[in-house]
Amino acid sequence: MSADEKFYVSYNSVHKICQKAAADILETQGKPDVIIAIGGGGFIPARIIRTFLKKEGEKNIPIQAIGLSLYEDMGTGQDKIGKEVIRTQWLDFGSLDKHFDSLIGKNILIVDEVDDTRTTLHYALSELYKDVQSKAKELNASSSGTKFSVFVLHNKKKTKRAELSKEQMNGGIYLSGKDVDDIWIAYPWESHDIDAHTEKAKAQGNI
Ligand SMILES: O=P(O)(O)OC[C@H]1O[C@H](OP(=O)(O)OP(=O)(O)O)[C@H](O)[C@@H]1O
Repeated sequence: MSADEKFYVSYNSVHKICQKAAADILETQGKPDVIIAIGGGGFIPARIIRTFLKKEGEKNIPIQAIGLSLYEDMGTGQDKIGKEVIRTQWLDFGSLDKHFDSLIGKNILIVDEVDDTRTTLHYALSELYKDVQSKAKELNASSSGTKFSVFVLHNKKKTKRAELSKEQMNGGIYLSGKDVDDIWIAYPWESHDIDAHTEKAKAQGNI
């Protein structure tokens, strides 16, 4: 693949990556109590992986959406781009079952489509962890059983701007469907011509 070529991802390959990841998660972590999707890119993989995490006859795993956007100030130079995370939406347990009013003690799966500089995942994990700590303090409860796993479709092999704290993950795993070079990933949901897109993905073996 030439340096200026994009890495085309098909819906089919997304589905298969989620299927395989779900099997790994079930085997090593057990069934998550809640999936936290980082929008917008995490929504589709979160919904697909839920299909494979649920066994027949079981209740659906709730998906919570959080909105995180990398602040891109194009005017201030390349080194500033994507450094700041803006929180546009956060957890809302709303009318979920009354026992589900926090993440304390839960087996949590955070899902996004891509781990690029890791800034977003680091922000999500550390803020969710802080939420658990402060809620546990408020309720005088123990947060020790809370664990966070992370699943992304693709991880870019590059120097990361942040790391995920093992202490915060508390035994949870980091799982990437595929580690790819630091190139532009073209996801199917961004495509204006899905047939041409899928053909390109197939030609690259991403089916
Ligand atoms: O590893 P990082 O360098 O933090 O980058 C990864 C993040 O960047 C993209 O989000 P974006 O802010 O573009 O929003 P979107 O998901 O709505 O497209 C992507 O969806 C990840 O959340």
